[in-house]
Amino acid sequence: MYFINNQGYDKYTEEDTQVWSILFNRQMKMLPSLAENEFLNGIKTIGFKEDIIPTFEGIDDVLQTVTGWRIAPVTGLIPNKEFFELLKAKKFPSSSWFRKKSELDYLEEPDMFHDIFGHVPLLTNLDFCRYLEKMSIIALKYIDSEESIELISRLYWYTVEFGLIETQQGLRIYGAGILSSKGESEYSLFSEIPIRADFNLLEILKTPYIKDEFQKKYWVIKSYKELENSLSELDEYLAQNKKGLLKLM
Ligand SMILES: C[C@H](O)[C@H](O)[C@H]1CNc2nc(N)[nH]c(=O)c2N1
Ligand SMILES: N[C@@H](Cc1ccccc1)C(=O)O
Ligand SMILES: [Fe+2]
Repeated sequence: MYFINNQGYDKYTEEDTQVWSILFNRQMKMLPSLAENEFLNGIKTIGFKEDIIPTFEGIDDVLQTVTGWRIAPVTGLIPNKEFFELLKAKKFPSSSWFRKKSELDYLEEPDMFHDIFGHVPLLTNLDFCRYLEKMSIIALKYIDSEESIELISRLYWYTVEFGLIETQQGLRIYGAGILSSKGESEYSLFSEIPIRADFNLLEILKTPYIKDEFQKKYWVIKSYKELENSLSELDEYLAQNKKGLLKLM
């Protein structure tokens, strides 16, 4: 009941197109100096137009050739099991509806602007795609353990959604949940409020995520390879915890 068979392109209203255009232009003004280069390259590779809502087919055509990934149209947030099964099949779930003009700066749940503008560009990067695939393979191994899936979804949350990365040019954003939000893009790099810590897998596993406001803590990686390399430690940790009681809950 989460999957829809297509984007339903003819449902879009004038307001939807305006929301896409306003958000796209506003983010494209600020992100060249805030977002990590692979994200910016991905934006170019996909070839988004500022005044036209992208089609999932058009995005699939590009992704298929670059990394073999494609979009799975869904109605909204889906359960973890279905979510990780999609990732394992190189499919990224995306909603096809847009937030209202009254919610432009921040939305508590993922709309199409978040899923498509925030997530899709990095699906043109092979290291990042391998991380998603390998994480989902581990997730499916432990899919019957609520606790394990909760821990893996924290890793997903603090990297894919809200991750920062140290680059030659300085601290940059790669997390989709930040990139699709003007408010959080500025806050994540410039505010004194949040803690910014070096990526630490066990610390992340111990940190429940905040779903409905700006993050209090961001973890900083040095490369997407670092994410992929952390998965063996994740697998070991979950294997050990499968035996004993989880100390993290
Ligand atoms: C990985 C973690 O479970 C996370 O909350 C999942 C759950 N379901 C989802 N469902 C959709 N459509 N999009 C997402 O990003 C997620 N994230
Ligand atoms: N807060 C993001 C949307 C989002 C919600 C929940 C999880 C991840 C992302 C935005 O405003 O674009
Ligand atoms: Fe997301």
